Amino acid sequence: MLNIALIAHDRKKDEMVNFTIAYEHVFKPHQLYATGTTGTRIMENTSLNVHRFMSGPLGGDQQIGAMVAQNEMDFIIFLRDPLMAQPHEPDIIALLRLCDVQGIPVATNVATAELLVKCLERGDFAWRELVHKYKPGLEE
Ligand SMILES: O=C(CO)COP(=O)(O)O
Repeated sequence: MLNIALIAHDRKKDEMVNFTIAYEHVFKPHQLYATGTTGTRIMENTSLNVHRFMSGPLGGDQQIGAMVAQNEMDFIIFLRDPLMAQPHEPDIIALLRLCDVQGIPVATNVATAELLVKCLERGDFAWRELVHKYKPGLEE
């Protein structure tokens, strides 16, 4: 079981919902996390159980970032809106930066998301189970 975060900006939420409907069977065995509104939309439209953090503008990206910082998140699908400024842009940048710090795969559009989910389905991320099992010290 992997920890997967699903995040979508408002104009990308329908795309995220359709994506999770299409790949519900792949996501089902995993522990899902989401920012508030994205999580609600997914749960309204699928049978998936999603742990919801705060809404993005209220700190949800940062809460997911905290898990990334501790190497607890295995991958992220973050459907960003490239055509609209977000009030919490610094939080978004911070989350993406932490993914690069830890080397966590993060898909920011649905085409890449699809590739990641195919990898998930194929078991390519199974090694992450070992990261959870033998979590090394987090110091530097
Ligand atoms: O703003 C977001 C991510 O930056 C998403 O937040 P919501 O899922 O609460 O809309």
